[in-house]
Amino acid sequence: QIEGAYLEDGKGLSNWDFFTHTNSRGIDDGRNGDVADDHYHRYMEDVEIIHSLGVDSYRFSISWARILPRGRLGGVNSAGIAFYDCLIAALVKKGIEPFVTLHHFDLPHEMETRYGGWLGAGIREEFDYYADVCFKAFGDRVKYWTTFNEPNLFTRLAYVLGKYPPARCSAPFGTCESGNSHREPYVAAHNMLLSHAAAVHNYKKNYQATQGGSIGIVIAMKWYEPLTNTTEDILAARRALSFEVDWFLEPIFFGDYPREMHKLLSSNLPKFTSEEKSLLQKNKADFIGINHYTTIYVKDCISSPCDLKAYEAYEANALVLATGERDGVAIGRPTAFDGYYDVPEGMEQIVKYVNQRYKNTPLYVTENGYSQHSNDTMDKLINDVERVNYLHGYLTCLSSAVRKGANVRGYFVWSIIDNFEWTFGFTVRFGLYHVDYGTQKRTPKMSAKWYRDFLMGSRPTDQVQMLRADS
Ligand SMILES: O=C(/C=C/c1ccc(O)cc1)O[C@@H]1O[C@H](CO)[C@@H](O)[C@H](O)[C@H]1O
Repeated sequence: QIEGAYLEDGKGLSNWDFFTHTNSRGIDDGRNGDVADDHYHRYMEDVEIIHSLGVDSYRFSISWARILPRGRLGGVNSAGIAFYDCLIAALVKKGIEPFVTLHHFDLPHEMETRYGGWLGAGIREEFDYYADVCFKAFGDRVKYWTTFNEPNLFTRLAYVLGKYPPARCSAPFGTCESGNSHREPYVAAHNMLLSHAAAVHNYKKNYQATQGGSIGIVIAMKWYEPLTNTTEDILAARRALSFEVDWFLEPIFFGDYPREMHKLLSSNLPKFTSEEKSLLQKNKADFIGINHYTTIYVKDCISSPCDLKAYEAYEANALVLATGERDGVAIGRPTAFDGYYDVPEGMEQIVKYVNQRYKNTPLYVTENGYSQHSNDTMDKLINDVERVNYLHGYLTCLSSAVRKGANVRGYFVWSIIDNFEWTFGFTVRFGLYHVDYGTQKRTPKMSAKWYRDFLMGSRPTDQVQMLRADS
């Protein structure tokens, strides 16, 4: 999303490079990540920006294709290792803890052609190998690892809706050349879960004692409010959470998929062998990362049928329909991202849910942030009062969960600088810093200044009240 340098210094083609180059209609502005924020060449400036905010930790991902351009059989690209070595050194020198993701939606394109991507069991060994190369190369300095970013969202967009590479889906969820939206997302997820377990097992067995770090996983989590107070909708809201969150976390912590998923998906849901179940349970994640942006209403589709083509059918296999409105009134202030609203209370709810269900496992809010439309005026983009209000609200609700005992260890804003937003291309902006893609100039927005003051311990509440009064 930020690096660019897509074929430089021996990097291999990633699934996203291939997808954006062969299917630019799949990206809102037809653009790609070839250059993005040119972070590959400007990382020193970006580390300076990160440092100036006063944060003590920075979350980023490693590009698998930069480390292993063709996977395990092609060998390690030493220039790729060198890039992350330099980035990590620059962070450590400033006292900033690197918090590293191994898979953030991208993998060497060759994994798609060789194994059918995440649909083929052969990819597990590839991921295990890639993770091992990273632990070995960076583990002396990296103490926080996450295997996967949002595997739940990734598998849905790639294999239910066909919007992310390898763009597979079936009716009524979308029109793709091939795929099966009822089965493939669960096969891909199964391989991701077993890849996660293999990497965690390796880390705990061979690295944790000497390197002293921890390893976890990051899940995309909305909060779901029942549309009406009927029992059906209340159960639907729970089911939506189960299909989104517990789909990954129950296997990781308890060794199998949630009961509701077995019931509704029956033979479409793969089965773990008893060895796999025990591998999962013996290698629980050390922490859970929560990416939380929004709350939405859900309506039950078992007792009364829904038009499952509506609203992207993201939650469709759970037989629930998500909607942002009740009686024509939006659940919160809309953002530039369709279906994402400013509902700060959801932060407290989701953190409490995960904290209770996964027995006090350390939690990190690994993403939370606010999007603007790229084509707003520079003045509006820079004076991002709405983002300040959003962050203030969500942080307030997070602190409320912490005061009530939730085991939250950290928080990361999404994101430092505007960047390539996947299928939305550059049409939305999440950064605390504005990026001019013509000149690569980074300019702090009001939110960057607010966040720095907040971290430095000034009185953010008063400031926001002033901003609210102004706006
Ligand atoms: O949460 C999402 C993506 C949601 C979505 C996509 C496509 C749809 O059609 C609907 C939702 O990604 C996370 O949130 C961020 C801001 O989006 C991304 O920039 C991050 O890379 C990712 O971890």
